[in-house]
Amino acid sequence: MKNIRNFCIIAHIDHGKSTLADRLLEFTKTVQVTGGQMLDNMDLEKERGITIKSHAIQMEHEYKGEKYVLNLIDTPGHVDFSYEVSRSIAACEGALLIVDATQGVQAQTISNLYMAIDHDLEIIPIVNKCDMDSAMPEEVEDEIIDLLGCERSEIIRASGKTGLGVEEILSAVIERVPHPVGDEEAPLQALIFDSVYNTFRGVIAYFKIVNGVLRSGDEVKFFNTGKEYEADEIGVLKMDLSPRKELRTGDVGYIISGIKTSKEVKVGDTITHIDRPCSKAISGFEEVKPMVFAGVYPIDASDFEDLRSSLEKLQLNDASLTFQPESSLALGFGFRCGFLGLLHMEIIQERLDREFDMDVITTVPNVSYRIYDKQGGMTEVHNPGGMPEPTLIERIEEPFISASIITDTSFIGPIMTLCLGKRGELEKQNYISGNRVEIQFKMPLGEIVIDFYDKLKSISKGYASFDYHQDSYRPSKLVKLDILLNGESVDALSTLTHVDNAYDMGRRMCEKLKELIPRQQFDIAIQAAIGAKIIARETIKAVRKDVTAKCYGGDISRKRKLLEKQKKGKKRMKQIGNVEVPQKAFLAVLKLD
Ligand SMILES: Nc1nc2c(ncn2[C@@H]2O[C@H](COP(=O)(O)OP(=O)(O)OP(=O)(O)O)[C@@H](O)[C@H]2O)c(=O)[nH]1
Repeated sequence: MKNIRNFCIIAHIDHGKSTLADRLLEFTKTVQVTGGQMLDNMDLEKERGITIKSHAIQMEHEYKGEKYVLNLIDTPGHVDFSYEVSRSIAACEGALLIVDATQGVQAQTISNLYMAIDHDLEIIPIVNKCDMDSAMPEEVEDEIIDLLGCERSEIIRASGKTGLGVEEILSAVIERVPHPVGDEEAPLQALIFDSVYNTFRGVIAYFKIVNGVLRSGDEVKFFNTGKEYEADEIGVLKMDLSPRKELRTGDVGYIISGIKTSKEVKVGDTITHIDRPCSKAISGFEEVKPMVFAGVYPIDASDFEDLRSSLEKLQLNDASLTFQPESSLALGFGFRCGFLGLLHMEIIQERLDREFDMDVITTVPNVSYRIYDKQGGMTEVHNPGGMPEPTLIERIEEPFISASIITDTSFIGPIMTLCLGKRGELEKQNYISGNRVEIQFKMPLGEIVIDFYDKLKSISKGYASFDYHQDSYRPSKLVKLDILLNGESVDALSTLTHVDNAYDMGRRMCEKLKELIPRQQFDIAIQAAIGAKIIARETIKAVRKDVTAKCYGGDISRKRKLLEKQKKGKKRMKQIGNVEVPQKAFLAVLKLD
């Protein structure tokens, strides 16, 4: 135990966590240098440059004549995965806090830091990307000193690009991070901080042993799920899985025990022995619940079963995805999927497209609403279309978040306007340094899932970082806004909105849909309604569109090609009554100016 160090890296997105982690792995010869990044292995992760799934890796390092085992536990960098971050942090005794020398402290730097401080982790502050011309290490150090109350000498200047500071970081991990403590004689308690799905081996759960000893072949129980398994294989995580006979208190490792789906393994659960169980689970276990919902519909109705099996496959390795069949008058049969957040939703959409080649239409995302009826009963509704009659509703509650935005003082005005327009309530403002400020708001999550990030980015010219966590459910005056095309209500276009915004939103939805729905051979009336009351209207005038008009005369093959092309273009269209509606119209509400 004395020579083990368990640590993680916390950083705001793009501050260089993966790059610096690679340098550590290279320096300790855990991997051979190849130039690329090693920790992110899904294609998608590489493209996005975001570590989606946390991983762990063991390095060996000799320091002052002694050998040490350094377990680096990688944490996902996005708010959607903050529960996973919290469990990874709980498995560590120390954290490298990386701050980009060109950008300074950002929203996630702070939120992750607070999590690490809550778990009593030793923090090693690092100013990264010091090689860049625009680096301002002094200023960023000042910010870190203000934030942590540390000495300037404790901050390490580094560069994942040139390798500056890498050796110093490894020494600091050994010198400053305490070794794990625990009781080897006590009943086994191992904290599951992550799991991955492997097609051949089933689910591989990653854990840290808090107390006791685990041997290969032991009969084990997962405390919170109550499921029992045999530890078929245990081991440590090098670049590959490296089997061991025994793992002891303080060790970080993996277990393979014939588990077939990710749903069975809950991050935050405790592994213990069946014959000598621990008396209680490691604290902090939570079931992650989806926060954001959207309908996912096959464009071609006959793909419904394929879509189901694709979602089932995705769920094998992503237990946080949920889905339930639903039907829409407009879109036919599909699924209401639940996601941890917006990024998670995008990832699933992309994976459906790339890995399963599914052509789908997704509806506008929404949150889950709690509907209290007049008898005092409560139902959670995940789809505005599924809302009961207004007369049956006593009140509606919606989830609120605590949001933190860090920005340059010059953007405070527009950001305040944006947040207040999204029904935000200002909580407080903290100055981080001379011209940078953290603004905290309470806001309805339902307003964030609709175009908030994009707006924040554009008004701050990219110089605002945003982070949030769930706060509470609160009563809100929400109404269902329906959209009618030629008199037919299109359920997939219904949204829930605050009563004060409903008229404005109805008007803007009609205007936007007028832009997005192509002109057809007859007039199309677009109306917005609350209940039976029409509150806005636009008309798309008829046009007679003849794509072949451009082909003068005889060239038949050219003509055929054009018609083929037009047919393909239609694929992303849905026929609603007699109106053809393109996919982007279903997301119109996200694009309102
Ligand atoms: N010049 C310079 N660029 C760097 C350095 N470290 C990282 N980068 C670049 O910064 C970008 C982000 O680096 P990553 O290592 O992917 O950042 P990350 O923090 O892991 O990103 P997320 O996983 O998205 O949170 C990449 O384009 C890197 O090439 C550095 O020390 N110097």
